[in-house]
Amino acid sequence: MDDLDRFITGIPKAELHLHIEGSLEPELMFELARRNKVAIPFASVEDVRAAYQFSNLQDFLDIYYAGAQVLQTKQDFHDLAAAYFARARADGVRHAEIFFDPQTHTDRGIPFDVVIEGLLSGMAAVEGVSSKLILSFLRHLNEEAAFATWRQAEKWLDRIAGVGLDSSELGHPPSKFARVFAAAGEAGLKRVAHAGEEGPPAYVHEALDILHIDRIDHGNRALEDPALVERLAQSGMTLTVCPLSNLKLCVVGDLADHPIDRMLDLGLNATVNSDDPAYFGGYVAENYRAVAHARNLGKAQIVQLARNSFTGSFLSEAEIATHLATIEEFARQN
Ligand SMILES: Nc1ncnc2[nH]cnc12
Ligand SMILES: [Zn+2]
Repeated sequence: MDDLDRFITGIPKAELHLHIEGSLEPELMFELARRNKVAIPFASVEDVRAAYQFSNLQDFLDIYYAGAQVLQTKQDFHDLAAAYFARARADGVRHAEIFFDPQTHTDRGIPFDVVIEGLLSGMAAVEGVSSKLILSFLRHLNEEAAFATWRQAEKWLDRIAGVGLDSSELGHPPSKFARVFAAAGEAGLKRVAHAGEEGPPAYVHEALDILHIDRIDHGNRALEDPALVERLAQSGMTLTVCPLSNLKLCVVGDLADHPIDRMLDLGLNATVNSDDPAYFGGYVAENYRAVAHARNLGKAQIVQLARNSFTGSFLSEAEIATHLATIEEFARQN
């Protein structure tokens, strides 16, 4: 590890864009398949990894939803979350706001309560990393299905920080979910949405104007619209950018062309995150490292990205100030 790599791993950081189902490593997938007697279409862990070649978001989603089938019991969700938090802690993550996709599980008969109870217990099992949960609606399903999920979530709202919107973006604009996002806003939850990953800048406008989001997930294609960039910069909107995901899903052709430093130069509150690390080849520190090497980032930019990860979080002002102070101290000593 060179000096910058050590700096990247050590700097205190938050992860704001992580699908817990996307942290299911092939080894755990096999263990759960065996434990639950679920058939999976792979002969070995190597076979699974070899299948992770995607040419777009849908390619990936098909395999991601198939992998999630092995998750059945509260213990499975506990193990999944505990494994992620242990791995994140080793990457210098001090706080993580993680997505879960309840519909991926309830649609195959796993009760909502089993999912959330298992995740909450796994999140609590690892010391040294605080966490929040974001319930993400699947946008390829309809509004009625999102409302059914919302009703199942209502008794858990004190344990859910926000709602999100993920899955197949093209053809499923944010406006499709205006009413369920309004209900979440009325209940006092934060709102985030994947927008501008594959979808056009118009979807980012809709997420802002119709869903009233507090944070934007990805947002890459906002760069095509200078007025939108200006608006995002002026309003201090945080973008949860995922470099290795962007590479694996062909949002960028090469990491050397990744726009992370352009985003910072444009005054955007960009952050670096792992999205679905088991599928895209790296946890959060690897995302920082890969894009830092590809774009020649220096320590000042790494510090800026780490600061943005806390200022863009849903922690309190006091908690954010404490984390920023630890970053300053780390930067002074390193
Ligand atoms: N990168 C991504 N975009 C949309 N939906 C997702 N679900 C898991 N990862 C996703
Ligand atoms: Zn995502």
